[in-house]
Amino acid sequence: MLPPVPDLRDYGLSPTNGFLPETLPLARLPDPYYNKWEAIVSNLQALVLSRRLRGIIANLPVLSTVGLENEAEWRRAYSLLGFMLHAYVWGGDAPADRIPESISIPLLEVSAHLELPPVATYAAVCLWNFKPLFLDEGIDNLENLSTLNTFTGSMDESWFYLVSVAIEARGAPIVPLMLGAMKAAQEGDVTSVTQSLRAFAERLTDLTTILRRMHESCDPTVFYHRIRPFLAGSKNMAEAGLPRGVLYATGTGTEEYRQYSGGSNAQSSLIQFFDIALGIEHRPTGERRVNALHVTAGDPSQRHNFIREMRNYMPGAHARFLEDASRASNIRSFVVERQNEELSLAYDACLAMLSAFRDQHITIVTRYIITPSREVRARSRSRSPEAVRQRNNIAVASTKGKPQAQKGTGGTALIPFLKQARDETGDPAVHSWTKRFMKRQVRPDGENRNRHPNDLVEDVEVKGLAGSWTMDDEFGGICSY
Ligand code: HEM
Repeated sequence: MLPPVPDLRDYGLSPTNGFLPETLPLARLPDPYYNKWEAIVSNLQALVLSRRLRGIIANLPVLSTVGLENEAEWRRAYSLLGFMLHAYVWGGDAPADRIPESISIPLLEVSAHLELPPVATYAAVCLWNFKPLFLDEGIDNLENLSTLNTFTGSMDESWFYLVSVAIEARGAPIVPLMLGAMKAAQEGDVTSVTQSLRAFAERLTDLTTILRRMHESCDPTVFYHRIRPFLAGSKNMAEAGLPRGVLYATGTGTEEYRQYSGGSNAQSSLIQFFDIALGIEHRPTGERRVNALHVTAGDPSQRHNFIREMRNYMPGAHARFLEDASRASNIRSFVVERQNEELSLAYDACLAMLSAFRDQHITIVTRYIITPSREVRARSRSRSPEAVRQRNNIAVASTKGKPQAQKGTGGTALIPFLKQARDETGDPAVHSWTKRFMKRQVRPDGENRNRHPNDLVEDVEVKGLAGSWTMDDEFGGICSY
């Protein structure tokens, strides 16, 4: 017998807002004791531009977390410290690898409380970093949203976060809906499961529509060169100037360098919940279902499961909810067992809609990361080798023929990784036609024929958001598609 379907309330999750907090994020910490943190973050851009940020943080007293009185305050503190941390590390000519006690000590305490790593995760920059313009209007409406904190003060950065907030808000009702469907499946209620799946599929199309709006106010060049560098973590960042990661000073003298991924939407619990509800499995990067044993044998680097690892970057309660929901997941087996046409159609429609969401996401990643990376590479090639060597900047960090050890995801190419996730979305389809349709390869005959042979072995590293990838999207990487 499957374990019971989890109850949202046991994980502090909201039936209306999903993984967004039930009560709106605090716009500031109420205790004036924390005014210095608030003042720094509300002036982050000016402090970075005037190069005063590092000095100010170095001289900031270590504030105690004792004054944080409730979860909303802990979350606000986490978000503030996350912004300060990343601005401190990346807001200079070269990255800083030693975090002063004024940030380290409270951040380590706050992160431990929230069961999150001490970095600016998706929770810090999206889930807990928004406000509605009007309280009587929905937070699933992009026109009614504004951010609390940004690194750059740009509309582009706000929009980048707010698209995610709107997706989380619009997608939130799917969580109780599908928990209800899991219960209905336990009771053998085909009609109810079918209705829930239909509603799920319809709402997924809304999410793709919101995602598609990214370009309206977030310019790819601004994103690539100005926003993304601040979100970077400390893992696999040797090329960008952090060979050992970062050291969180605590005054004990026993601190060691640590490496963490940066903030990424891959840390969204909502999208992982969709996969769980539909019984979609994401195999380790590069591993295909048909020849899984063959691919993984003898090469542990390929067994790295990036999507799974991102759960370590979700608030503890959210990650636990996903684990428990996985154990209770029963929709796919119910659909297969019942062999009911309407039910199967509704289930396959959900897979198709989620696959379309991932397709749209791939288009965005190509536009916001792959294309600007190529432009940077083309420019670097035309510069003198010395000029290229001296650039120690995450926006341009790329390697050619660097050791594999620098690649956090086992040398996986970014687009094949995302395509694998999309293809896995179609794998559980019940109807063979749906399966075939979602597996279709849009690769015109003869494409790639004119490639220079060197292109096949070129190994350019591109920093995604949380991950470190190779850029060659046609040939590189370990997964074929
Ligand atoms: C400019 C917009 C965006 C860019 C450039 C972008 C980029 C990326 C990159 C590079 C990855 C690979 C992992 C990493 O390195 O972090 C990724 C993964 C992912 N992103 Fe995005 N992303 C964007 C917007 C979004 C939005 C709005 C969502 C939805 C809330 C989203 C959901 C995901 C998910 C779920 C993954 C994991 C792979 C998967 O499950 O298919 N992304 N994204």
